[in-house]
Amino acid sequence: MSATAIRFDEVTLGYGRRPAVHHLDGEIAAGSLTAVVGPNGAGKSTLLKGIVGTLRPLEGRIRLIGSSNAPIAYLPQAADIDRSFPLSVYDLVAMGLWSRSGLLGGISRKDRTKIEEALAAVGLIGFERRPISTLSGGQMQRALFARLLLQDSSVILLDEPFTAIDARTTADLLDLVRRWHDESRTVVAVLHDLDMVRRVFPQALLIAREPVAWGVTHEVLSAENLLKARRMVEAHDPHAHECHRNAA
Ligand SMILES: Nc1ncnc2c1ncn2[C@@H]1O[C@H](COP(=O)(O)OP(=O)(O)OP(=O)(O)O)[C@@H](O)[C@H]1O
Repeated sequence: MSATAIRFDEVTLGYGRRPAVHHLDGEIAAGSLTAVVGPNGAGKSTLLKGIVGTLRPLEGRIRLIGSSNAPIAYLPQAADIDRSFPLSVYDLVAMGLWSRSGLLGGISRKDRTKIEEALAAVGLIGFERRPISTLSGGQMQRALFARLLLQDSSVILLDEPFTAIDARTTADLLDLVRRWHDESRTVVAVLHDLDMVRRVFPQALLIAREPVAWGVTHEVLSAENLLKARRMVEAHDPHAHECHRNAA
């Protein structure tokens, strides 16, 4: 049996008093590669925010087990990233190191080598001085993946990392996801491309404001489960403050 990286104990996550995800009870194994899938509004991004700690559970507990080497590496949805901030590609990528060692002390020669290696790994050599505001969507995603590489975290969360990204860039960045998996890191990615999930991600969590199915991908993504998830989200009352299961 594999060790646990993230444990959910009857977790409810939400905004104000409104639950967005509830009845989440289970675990993500250390070193696993898990896709989180579900219709729009199912609570996928909310779940990642709960794991990373920017959203505290309304109920229950999320425990990170054994991830001692560095804080969680988290890639938010592209829409949540402010690209108008006056920052060069180099500085954006270098921030991946700061999350481990802080700003104090500056960047050492060893750090510079690591930054160059990360830029090379994502194909951004020559872009170092470019302001991030001038990058295309795919180039920006490459820079953000380089930052994740430098974070060197045992847990990596990706929120829709390939949305609006072309096939070539997606293939390059998927190689990095596979590399993290080969290095036994725990990777959790929110995805909409179910073909990609079936091809690359051995584990899947299908949610529709609560887990619908969780486990081996080809079993989770059955036509029956996908239909159930869609109906559950469609039937949801967005103004509900109560959990129907608890209220019954
Ligand atoms: N900051 C917020 N304040 C209030 N409600 C929010 C907030 N963020 C998300 N929600 C609501 O929580 C629910 C789940 O949203 P979430 O973004 O987690 O869904 P999702 O599955 O990631 O959707 P999508 O596939 O569209 O990105 C939605 O009803 C959404 O409107």
